Amino acid sequence: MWIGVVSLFPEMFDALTQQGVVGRAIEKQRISLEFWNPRDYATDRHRSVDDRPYGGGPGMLMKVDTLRSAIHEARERAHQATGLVPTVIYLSPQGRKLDQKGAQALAAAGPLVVVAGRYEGIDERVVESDIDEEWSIGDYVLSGGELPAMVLIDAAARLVPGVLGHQDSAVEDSFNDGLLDCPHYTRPEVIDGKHVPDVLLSGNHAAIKRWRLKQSLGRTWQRRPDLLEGRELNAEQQLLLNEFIEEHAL
Ligand SMILES: CN(C)c1ccccc1CNc1ccc(C(N)=O)cn1
Repeated sequence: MWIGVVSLFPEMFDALTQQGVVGRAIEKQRISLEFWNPRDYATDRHRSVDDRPYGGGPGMLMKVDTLRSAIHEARERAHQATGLVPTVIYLSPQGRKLDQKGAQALAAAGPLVVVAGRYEGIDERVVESDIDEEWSIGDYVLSGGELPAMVLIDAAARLVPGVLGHQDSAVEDSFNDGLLDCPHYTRPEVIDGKHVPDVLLSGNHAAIKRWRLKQSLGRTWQRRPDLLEGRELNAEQQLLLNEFIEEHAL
């Protein structure tokens, strides 16, 4: 997967590239991440990258010419590197809310150019002319688009085949097929008098699989009933959920 990043603070992305799943995927060349900094296109003495908003008001916007140059170069390189036209994404509170389905769509969308805004954002005409999709990681305001960009890149990169060690762990991931994750346990067998559920020590893999699905269904019902609204449960899932509800009826 090819990802270009347009950001004034490319060094922030070390958090993504220097370690962990995405870092290893870059090493293994499953993912390639390249950066363009609008400041490199500044021509004035002060190398300015921000500009004043028409209509006045507090704060600045990203300077149009340096930003557009960076986006165009990244777009160009994406096409050169992959032969495909990239999807240019902008992170902002006004964007489509990112969820696992969205991450799956992005992982399958071919090359991406991710634009991280700073200051109070970017000129609307640049959004209209240079941005294909606006995305938001949630309903809150951050001081820049870099952290949201890293969240989006990580969520999508994990889903690229071969990025995770054992591929099935991405499949088993919580929010997989729209359910919350089941509880997990590791050594020691007893913590503060609390034991690991017997089924997990039984070696009965069918029972373990069933228990985990039941727990996912039950926890989803308890914590995020909205996630169950939009989906049909098959007979087995409905049975497991009913069992869970009976066991947890107060
Ligand atoms: C400075 N701000 C508010 C701003 C304004 C417009 C665009 C980008 C930014 C950068 N900040 C962001 C970016 C994304 C998200 C999100 N929810 O995905 C939250 N904050």
